[in-house]
Amino acid sequence: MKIVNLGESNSILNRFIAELRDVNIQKDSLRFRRNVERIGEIMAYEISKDFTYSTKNIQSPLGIAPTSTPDDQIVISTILRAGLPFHQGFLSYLDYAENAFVSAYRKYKDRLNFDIHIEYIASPGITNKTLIITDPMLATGSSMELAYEALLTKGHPAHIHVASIIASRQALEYIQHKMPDDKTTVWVAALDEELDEHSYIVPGLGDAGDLAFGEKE
Ligand SMILES: O=P(O)(O)OC[C@H]1O[C@H](OP(=O)(O)OP(=O)(O)O)[C@H](O)[C@@H]1O
Ligand SMILES: O=c1cc[nH]c(=O)[nH]1
Ligand SMILES: [Mg+2]
Repeated sequence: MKIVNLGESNSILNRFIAELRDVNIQKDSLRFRRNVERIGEIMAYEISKDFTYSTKNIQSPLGIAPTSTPDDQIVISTILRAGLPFHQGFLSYLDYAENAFVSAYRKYKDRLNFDIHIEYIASPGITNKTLIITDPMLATGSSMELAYEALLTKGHPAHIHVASIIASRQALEYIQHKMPDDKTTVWVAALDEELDEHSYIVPGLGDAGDLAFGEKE
């Protein structure tokens, strides 16, 4: 499994991540969602460099321009609900992609222990397509694992890109054993070392779904 950490090199991406984390800025939910979306746009652009390209002759009003464009059949699949603005960012660049949505939430058994519940999936067939699974947070990696298993009921993709804004090292190690090694690339914008006792990423940013859409009961 290949892992690409886009935050390792200096770019404006790191400012957007800083704003997502910053307690004085992240409470502005409109800005929070837009920053998640902007990171989705940047990641879509970076991932597009891995697609398969062929040259097409494009007819302009004045002549023919040979242009190398992607041939992949792309499915952008997103884990609800924090993934929604991230999805929108991907879709604004990969506007010809098909789309899939999977729900995942933590159902608490007590204060610290929870199971992940998947209750909803809407997806096209994914066989031989390029599957991009987007979720801004990879904490334990369990939501990603179960969402991927749910998507496999829709076929077998040619390649899988896992796109996340902040991942814990534990989650990367976990999904390494759950996703096919030879056809998975994981893209992150930041890699954090720790999880707290509630399985939140430290330093992380807090609860991405709540920051984007408000607290839930
Ligand atoms: O790697 P994990 O330990 O599974 O945690 C990561 C999950 O947590 C967040 O969603 P959450 O469950 O908070 O749902 P929400 O998007 O509705 O807030 C996030 O968007 C991931 O789906
Ligand atoms: O750190 C975390 C872990 C799970 N979900 C989040 O939104 N943040
Ligand atoms: Mg949440």
